[in-house]
Amino acid sequence: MPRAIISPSVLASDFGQLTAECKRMIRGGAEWLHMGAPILSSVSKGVPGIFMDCHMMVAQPEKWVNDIADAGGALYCFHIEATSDPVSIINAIHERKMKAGVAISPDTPSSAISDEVGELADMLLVMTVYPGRGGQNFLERCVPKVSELRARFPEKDIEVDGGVGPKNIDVCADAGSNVIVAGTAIFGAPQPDQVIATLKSTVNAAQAKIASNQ
Ligand SMILES: O=C(CO)[C@@H](O)[C@H](O)COP(=O)(O)O
Repeated sequence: MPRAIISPSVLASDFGQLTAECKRMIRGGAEWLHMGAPILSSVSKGVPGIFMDCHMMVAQPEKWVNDIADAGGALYCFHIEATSDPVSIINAIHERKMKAGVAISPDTPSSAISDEVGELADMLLVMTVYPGRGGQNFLERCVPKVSELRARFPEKDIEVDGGVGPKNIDVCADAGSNVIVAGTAIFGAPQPDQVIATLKSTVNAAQAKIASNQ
């Protein structure tokens, strides 16, 4: 049964503005940090051992695999819409000893992830906002794609990303998502640790319920 993983989202442009409290939280509470490529090497020095989930919202994702691996990335997530050969990219990511994530944008059906790609990937990402910036509104219409992918890939990590927080974590968790990316909901909260704890406990409870029904 997949466990709850909370991944605070830090875009390349935002890291410098994080408060000391948020940086402490990252060092203390977060397991994964979801971020833009340019800040990877500085973060890996400042937060030793953090698992860096790199969501690559780029064209030609095959071009950046080595750069991200060299900078300390642990998971390289690319968009299925950005390539005609996802299998080769996944193989290249694995050759650099990173986990491979495959993302679908709001207008892309879950069927765009073939059985072959879904089995090869380590994580599947269902975007619940359009890629580009933090702080957008959650698109609940994307949630059924989480259920569809969870039914096809019961053991995979399935991530949601965009506008996720305590107000909508239930629908994401009940659909089967176990990796939660949250930027505004965490960094905008007076007590980020509490938000992380809420997200994690909700997902763990939902995962236990899903496992008992299998
Ligand atoms: O990749 C993206 C947006 O392009 C997301 O990671 C957002 O940055 C998440 O931020 P919130 O929507 O949780 O504020």
